[in-house]
Amino acid sequence: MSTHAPVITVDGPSGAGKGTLCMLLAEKLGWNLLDSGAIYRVLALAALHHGVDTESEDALVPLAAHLDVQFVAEGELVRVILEGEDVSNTLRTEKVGNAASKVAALPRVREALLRRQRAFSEQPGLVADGRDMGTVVFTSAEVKIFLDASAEERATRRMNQLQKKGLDVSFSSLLSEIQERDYRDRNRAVAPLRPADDALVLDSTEMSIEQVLEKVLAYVDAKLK
Ligand SMILES: Nc1ncnc2c1ncn2[C@@H]1O[C@H](COP(=O)(O)OP(=O)(O)O)[C@@H](O)[C@H]1O
Ligand SMILES: Nc1ccn([C@@H]2O[C@H](COP(=O)(O)OP(=O)(O)O)[C@@H](O)[C@H]2O)c(=O)n1
Repeated sequence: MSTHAPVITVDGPSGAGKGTLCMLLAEKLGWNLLDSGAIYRVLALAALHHGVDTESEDALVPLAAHLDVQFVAEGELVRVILEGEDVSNTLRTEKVGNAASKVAALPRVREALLRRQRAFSEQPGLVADGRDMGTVVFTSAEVKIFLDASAEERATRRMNQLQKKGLDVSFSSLLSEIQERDYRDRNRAVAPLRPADDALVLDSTEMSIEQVLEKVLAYVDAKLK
């Protein structure tokens, strides 16, 4: 049997900076990285490709159980390959994010994806990014972080991120999409978005990426000692 690998969980709403923080942490520590949101996004995309209704739990469960997806590290990037096709760019659109939060509200879909997520926990350690990493998937994680920021700040960050990619987006539609997704994620019956009781809650609204990383690294150091 493999020995227990330490886990750091980072949960929080869309645009709080989880992905950025997790990538930097994984790089700094030399640990594995799980982007659990990408798994829900891939499932939503597979449903859209196969004409499967994103509200039909019965149709989504077998799709989730047999999802043919690979995460391929390419320098700093992770390419996502679904059924042999590189879907890395399509995956990040707000349309897919919204569909992901619909499939993610279905209890048996979440159940079907649990083992796949837990399999990422390998030596020397794992940094896990998502909504329920600390509350459901890795409840005994050594370090739990809940990263938050105001909805306006998160929409601004997302707008800048999309504009850098050359995409034209409006602030008001991004803000309402983020608020709609937050509401669904926080109010679903199963694995709702909330801080674990033993999580460090960090509001990054007024913090730079460097300040967040510094604070979290100091916390991780103290916890892992
Ligand atoms: N503390 C911060 N201050 C300003 N911008 C940030 C901060 N953290 C992340 N960002 C930027 O915000 C955008 C969204 O961050 P991301 O890590 O993708 O968020 P999440 O994974 O929580 O959705 C990215 O362009 C990222 O560079
Ligand atoms: N552990 C997770 C990760 C994502 N999700 C769902 O998947 C959607 C997309 O997640 P994401 O992390 O890729 O989204 P962003 O924070 O990057 O916008 C979320 O809105 C959640 O509904 C989830 O339910 N549980």
